[in-house]
Parts: sequence; structure tokens; C-alpha cells
Amino acid sequence: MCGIIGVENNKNAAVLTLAGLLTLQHRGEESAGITISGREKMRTFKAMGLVSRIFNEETLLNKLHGTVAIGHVRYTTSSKSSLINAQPFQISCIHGNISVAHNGNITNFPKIKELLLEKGAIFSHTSDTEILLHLIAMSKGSLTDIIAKSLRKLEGAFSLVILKDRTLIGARDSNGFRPLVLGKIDNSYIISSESAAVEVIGGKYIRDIKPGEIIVIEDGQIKRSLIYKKVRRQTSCIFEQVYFSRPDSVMFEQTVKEARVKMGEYLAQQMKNIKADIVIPVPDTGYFVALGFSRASGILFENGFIRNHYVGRSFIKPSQKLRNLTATLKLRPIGEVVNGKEIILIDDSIVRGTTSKRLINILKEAGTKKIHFALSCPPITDSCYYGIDTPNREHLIAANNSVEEIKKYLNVTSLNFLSLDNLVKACSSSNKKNDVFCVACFTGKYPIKTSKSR
Ligand SMILES: O=P(O)(O)OC[C@H]1O[C@H](OP(=O)(O)OP(=O)(O)O)[C@H](O)[C@@H]1O
Ligand SMILES: NC(=O)CC[C@H](N)C(=O)O
Ligand code: SF4
Ligand SMILES: [Mg+2]
Repeated sequence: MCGIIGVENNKNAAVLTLAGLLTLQHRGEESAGITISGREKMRTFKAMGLVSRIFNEETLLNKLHGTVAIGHVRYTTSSKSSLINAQPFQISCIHGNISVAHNGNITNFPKIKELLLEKGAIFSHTSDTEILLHLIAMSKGSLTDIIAKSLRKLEGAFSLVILKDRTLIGARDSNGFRPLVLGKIDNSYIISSESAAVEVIGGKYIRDIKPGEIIVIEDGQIKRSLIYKKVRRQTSCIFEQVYFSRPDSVMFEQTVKEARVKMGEYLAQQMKNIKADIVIPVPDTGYFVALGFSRASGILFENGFIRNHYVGRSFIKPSQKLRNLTATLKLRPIGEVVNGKEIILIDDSIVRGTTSKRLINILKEAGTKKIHFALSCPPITDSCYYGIDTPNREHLIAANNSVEEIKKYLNVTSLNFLSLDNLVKACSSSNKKNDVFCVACFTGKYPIKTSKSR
């Protein structure tokens, strides 16, 4: 998952974009970048690492002048985690200087790249996003037309912010896999992956960018908004509510926090025969699920872990070595809370199993008597090709083991997964049909086939 943001018509565009990126840091920790433009020449500044390490006062004041900016935090899901693939990608072409920041994965990238290479195109990045810039550079027409034409050629998941001179453009693929919202601060529009980033920088969330929509904004005015490709079926990623998004962001007319509380309530219904002394969340994502569980079951909520806030998230780290290290450093049980207790331990998901095995071991070392482990989604049995890094089924613990085998491996008293029906109910607003979600990593039924999908 990556985080993207764009701010236009604002003399503080750089600072607001930076604040937005800090708010979206949970979506990608590997690299970050900002492109800024306005009266002066377009410039991009990007580097590997966390936003706070890359952007300081000196970078901002000396290098980032302008009134329109886009920013990106990267979680690698195509090619390598390296500086050449850090975004935004800024190019110079027949249409002038253009910069783009992308969240998602373009599933027909290999095919398009091959065609472009045959035509003599030269690539300077290795990830999927660059093909869009080639398609734009080779198209003719107005800015909106060339973007629409180019996007129609892409398949898969792409929420985008694009910058050209003083124009900010937002676009979303027609399945609506990844979120993208429109907001406003004073006379400036904001486009962001999540509504939390709009609100943290002082703006107001207006609406979601629709699946298949392009929106063109300049000088504080929406110049055009069009549906470039009709939605056949909206399939927004349900894992956004489960794991990726911030609890204070709005999705499907409710906050992610509300969805997670409901997941906890449904889990409590599913597990009504299990009694325990306390309910403990695995920070951070398990927090609101455990709260919902506790309210619905009447079992006392307790904080059983101290979380180290300086090591980031474990699942999104780019190598198993880093994931192991983060999982080891991230959480420490509080002995006096768990010692001698029968607990319900709540996390959002088991993906590779890196976190859960460690947690259960350290809880036992701290004297926990019995552990009922509960997850706020079904077993993850299939890879994601739309912007989450679970490329090999052999790395997914639930792809190769039954629930009973995982229970034995984790050595827990019971293992409980939220049912798919209950997950969909928790994430839906009351007036939406169920098929607005992609649930392929739980079912293997992919809304868009790729060469690798089952
Ligand atoms: O089975 P695994 O491969 O270990 O992945 C799943 C775990 O990783 C995540 O936590 P993470 O540390 O990434 O983020 P969080 O602190 O926001 O919950 C998630 O909440 C699970 O705890
Ligand atoms: N997870 C993402 O959204 C990443 C965007 C893009 N596919 C990249 O790898 O850079
Ligand atoms: S496969 Fe899973 S993680 Fe990927 S888009 Fe679909 S629901 Fe989200
Ligand atoms: Mg977690």
C-alpha cells in the first residue's frame, strides 16, 4: 500500500503536503517524496526512509517553492525497494513537466512495458508506475484527454495524483481498489489516500473520488470531473478496513474505527461460548476490534502490551529479516496484566505468521494461562495482486495449513477467524450491496485475472 496526497492553490503547499505524508506514514515506510510546482520550475525531492528523516526545515525552505504539490510514501509492491523506484516520478515530455504518485498495482504492466520497449522506449525506473508516464507522453489531445486515454489502457489498481504546472489531477481505477478522497482547505483542494490526512492538515473531507473518475483542479476550481471508464463492478479492497487504513479515516460512510468495532462485536457473537478473564488487543490494529469485542461480550478490556512506537509496522517491511526484527522489538507483554489469566487475544490478521507466533510465545513466558486467539478477518489463503505485498502463496500460513494445523503450530487453546459474511457486514454502509468489496485474498476469486492468479 502506498500513501498519496496533493494540495493545490496554496502558498503552504509543501508544508501541507509534508504534514499529509506524515499522517499517511502507516501506508508506506520505505521511501517518501514531494514534487512541487507553481510559478517556478517543477522540482522533486525524494529519498529512502521515513518522512520525518527525509524532510527537515532545510529541505523544505530551500528546495520546495511553489503552490501545488504532490507527495508519496512507498510500500513496495512492484519491483525493488530502492531509490530509483521512490515516487513521485517526474518527467519532461512533449506536454511539459509532469509528475505522478501512485497507490496500487497495474496488473497489465509487464505486457504494456514489453510493447513500449519494442517501440524503443527507455525506462529509468523498474516499478509499474512508469508505464503511465510513457502512455501520457505518447498521447495527443488536451491534458484530460491524454490522461483518460492512457488510463483506459491500464488494468488493476491505481489511485493517482498527477501534477502539471498549476494543475492537480486525481484519478481512480474503475474497480475502486484503493481509496482516494477529495477535501478542501480554505481556497485549496486536497486529494488524498485517506480522509484522516485531509483533516489533520486542517481541511474538510468532501467526498470520495469515484471509481473510474478523473478530477482536474486548478487555482482552487474544479475544472473538470469525468468518468473515463464505467464501473462494471466496484471491488474496493476490504483489507483497507482490516489492516491498512487509519481508524479515523472515513470509508463507506463510516470511520474505519466504527468498522473495526463492529468486527469485534461480530467476533464476540461468533465466540459466545468462550469465557475468559480479559480481552487484549494486539496494538495497533487490534485495538478497536478488542474494544467492540469487550463491549459486546462484557469481558473486561485490558491493555496487555507496551508498543514500541519507533520501529514502525512489521507486516509492511520489505524483507523477512526486517519483519522478524520489527515483530521482536514492537511488543512487550505487561506481566502483571497477563500472568495467570485466561485471555482472548485479538489481532486483525495472520498473514505470514511472523507476529502471532512470537506474541503467543512471549505471552506464555509472561505467565498467561490460556490464549483464545481471534482475528478480525478470515484466513488469508491467496496472494494480492492489487497493491499488497503477499506475492507467494507459499509464504501465507493459511494457504498451506488448515485452521486446526495453525492452531497447533501457534499452540493456542482456540483459534477463531471472523467469517467473511460478518467482515463484509462490518465494513459496509447500510445502503451498499456486498459486491463493492474485493475479498480475493480470502477466496481466491480475483476481480481482475492476472497471469499469476489462480
Ligand atoms: O502474520 P504477519 O505476517 O505477522 O502479519 C500480520 C500482523 O502484522 C500486522 O501488524 P503490524 O505490525 O504490521 O501493524 P500495526 O502495528 O499497525 O498493527 C497485523 O496487525 C498483524 O499483527
Ligand atoms: N503499494 C503501492 O501502492 C505501491 C505503488 C507501486 N506499485 C510501487 O511499487 O511503487
Ligand atoms: S486481494 Fe485482498 S488485499 Fe488485495 S485488494 Fe483484494 S481484498 Fe485487498
Ligand atoms: Mg498489527
